Amino acid sequence: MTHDTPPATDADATYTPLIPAHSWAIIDSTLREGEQFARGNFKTADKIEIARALDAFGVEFIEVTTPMVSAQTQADIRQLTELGLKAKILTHVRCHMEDVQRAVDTGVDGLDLLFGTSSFLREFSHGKNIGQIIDAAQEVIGWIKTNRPDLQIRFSAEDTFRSEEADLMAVYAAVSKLGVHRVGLADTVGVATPRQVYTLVREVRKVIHEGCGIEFHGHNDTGCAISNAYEAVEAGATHIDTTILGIGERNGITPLGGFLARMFTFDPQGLTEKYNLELLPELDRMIARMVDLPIPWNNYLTGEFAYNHKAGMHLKAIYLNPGAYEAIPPGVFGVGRRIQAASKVTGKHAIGHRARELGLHYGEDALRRVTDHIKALAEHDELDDTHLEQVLREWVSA
Ligand SMILES: CC(=O)SCCNC(=O)CCNC(=O)[C@H](O)C(C)(C)COP(=O)(O)OP(=O)(O)OC[C@H]1O[C@@H](n2cnc3c(N)ncnc32)[C@H](O)[C@@H]1OP(=O)(O)O
Ligand SMILES: O=C(O)CCC(=O)C(=O)O
Ligand SMILES: [Mg+2]
Repeated sequence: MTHDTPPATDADATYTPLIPAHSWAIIDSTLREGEQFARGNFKTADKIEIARALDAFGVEFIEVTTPMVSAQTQADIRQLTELGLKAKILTHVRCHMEDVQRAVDTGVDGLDLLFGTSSFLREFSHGKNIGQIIDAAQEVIGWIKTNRPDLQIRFSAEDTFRSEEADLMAVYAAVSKLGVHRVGLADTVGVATPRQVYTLVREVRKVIHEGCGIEFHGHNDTGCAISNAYEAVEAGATHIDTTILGIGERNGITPLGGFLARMFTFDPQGLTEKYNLELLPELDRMIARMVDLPIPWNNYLTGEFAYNHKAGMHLKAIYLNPGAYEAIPPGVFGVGRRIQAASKVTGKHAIGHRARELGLHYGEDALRRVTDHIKALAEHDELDDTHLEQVLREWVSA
């Protein structure tokens, strides 16, 4: 496989991924955490468009806001569950009988329950101690198991990484015994380090039943949302929460594109089989349009300059093999690369290459001189491709 060729889709007996893509699944929360973003105010039609786009992309789960928000939200969830999507739809609800009873009537495939376990949230959010949290979990999970055994149940300890480990283990062991399908670890304020995430996922694995999944939800306040999600998977987490462009409370959570860029490097073939990766730019553009913000210039994979190559030393190698300066072939994710040949940091290989593309051929001395001329021009002003072409043609005819 050359760098620009998408990974083969048929099974290759010699292919051994470092972290198999089938060992984890995406729970995309653009329709839940994303609604908590400053500009996330999705209307019914937006929600349908987002859900369909995520489904076409191939995410395994779509998490939606609690129906407790409003009658409109409740009706919207019902509409989403009637779209006949392949992705399973989960709703994010408090560990509260009223919320759960309202949620089970919306047609969702599962409930993502949560309860804050840190002293911050126990004191300032809900006022319950760990014993009371476990009692509430027993009541709610017991009710779901009896009345709606078809539903998936996840129980998350909100603000996991500022909670006491003994409290966490007591809560996770209790909800595991109650038969939840997944437990959740949430880095609610984005304070966890990758090593902490790895260690805690390993510890949690020891107190839950064998078939119990582990979900990770990571905020990006300290810039670790992607690396923390990656460490969670490395430690055995089975589900990762993402949102398109990372939108969420404050500066958001693990972005779908950035997380997939990270995981692509460990199993390109598995990722290509699981998701329609070339649809990522459409997803990013859709959310940028809906929240009325540009895609950040340095966004993973789809940012305007994510595949811009400029320095002479880079360009020489890029022409020979783009893999020299690209971790991931852009075409796999439906984006193109941009060669910026005319700048002060360019070199003779880049200029010679561009000239040959135009059918112009210089000897060694002429190439050195025209390259230096272009570098000097670029010291003063930006040179676009048209200007570069003009200079190269004039140089030949001069
Ligand atoms: C980290 C996260 O992102 S958590 C998810 C956040 N999501 C949301 O908040 C969803 C949108 N929220 C809403 O629409 C509203 O907050 C509602 C409908 C859920 C509740 O609204 P209100 O009844 O007006 O309460 P309000 O939002 O002011 O306060 C939160 C209430 O939830 C309770 N609560 C907080 N966490 C939990 C929990 N995990 N389980 C049960 N109850 C909880 C609090 O004790 C408080 O109830 P109280 O007034 O009886 O003390
Ligand atoms: O339910 C969860 O696991 C995550 C909730 C949440 O958004 C958070 O803790 O930041
Ligand atoms: Mg969150």
